[in-house]
Amino acid sequence: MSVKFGIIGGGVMGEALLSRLVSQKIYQPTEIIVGEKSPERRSYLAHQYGVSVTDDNLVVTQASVLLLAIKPQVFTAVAAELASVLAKSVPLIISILAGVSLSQLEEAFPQLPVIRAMPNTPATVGAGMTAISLGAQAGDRDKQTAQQLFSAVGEVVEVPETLMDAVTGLSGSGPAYVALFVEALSDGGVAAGLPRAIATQLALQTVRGTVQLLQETQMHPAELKDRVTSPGGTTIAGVTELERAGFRAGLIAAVKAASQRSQELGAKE
Ligand SMILES: NC(=O)C1=CN([C@@H]2O[C@H](COP(=O)(O)OP(=O)(O)OC[C@H]3O[C@@H](n4cnc5c(N)ncnc54)[C@H](O)[C@@H]3O)[C@@H](O)[C@H]2O)C=CC1
Ligand SMILES: O=C(O)[C@@H]1CCC=N1
Repeated sequence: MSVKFGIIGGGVMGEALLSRLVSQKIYQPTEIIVGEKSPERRSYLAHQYGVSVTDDNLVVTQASVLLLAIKPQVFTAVAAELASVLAKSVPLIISILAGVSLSQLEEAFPQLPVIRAMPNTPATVGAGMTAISLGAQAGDRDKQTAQQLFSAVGEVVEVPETLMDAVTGLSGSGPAYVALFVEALSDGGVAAGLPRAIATQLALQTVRGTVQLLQETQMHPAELKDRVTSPGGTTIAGVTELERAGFRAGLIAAVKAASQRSQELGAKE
């Protein structure tokens, strides 16, 4: 069977996408090859998903879609390694590297269709959020390929490339903020006397239920907050503490800092 999907960098995000694409049968394991430097990761991925693995990234270029999932810090080295081989073929290159711009990708892979994408880890369970931006050589078929691929792991939105660093700061990094939030909610429950397992169950279902409510009713978050805060009640006491701690300002600053860091990572390359 021909190799259809190649991944360079089989780390956290490479695996998140790979696992879902295999479980959803978007690709058969035999249609996937992963270029990965770590022998432990190679053997884990081959064993866990039945995909082909190699330490030679050039072998991965036989795929018709090539996903770059290495760290931005090694982009220049990997691009230089691939450039001579890729110049002879016309695969679609999809980069999920934070900060690395379309112009950097197009400079590294002249004449090839490239797409810059920013997925996130909930892709593992089909609840990902991916933004894509198309390079100049990417046509409708390439866009369809990227949309089909990322739709299999969650929602997809196309954005102008100028917004990609902001996307990275919000939805790319966002799962970490939400995980911190859930952990802290659970800690609060424990501080108030709940057993850990119950506290975590309550925290998770409260986040899930609130998101579902907001999505299904399209209610503004401020309206929901108003509905929960009974006059002189418990919620306003809690909200007051969050405001005192700078909760909202902290989250806004976090998204801006992550977005800024995405810009820096691109500028370094
Ligand atoms: N972790 C996340 O939630 C997200 C990450 N990204 C992007 O995905 C990329 C990968 O991030 P992670 O998976 O978190 O990092 P990671 O460190 O888990 O994975 C990178 C993998 O690349 C391998 N590697 C290093 N040099 C290599 C080379 N020359 N050839 C082949 N493989 C090589 C490493 O052994 C490692 O397994 C980054 O560019 C990041 O910006 C994008 C969206 C979300
Ligand atoms: O932390 C990072 O740099 C990557 C990009 C978005 C999420 N994780």
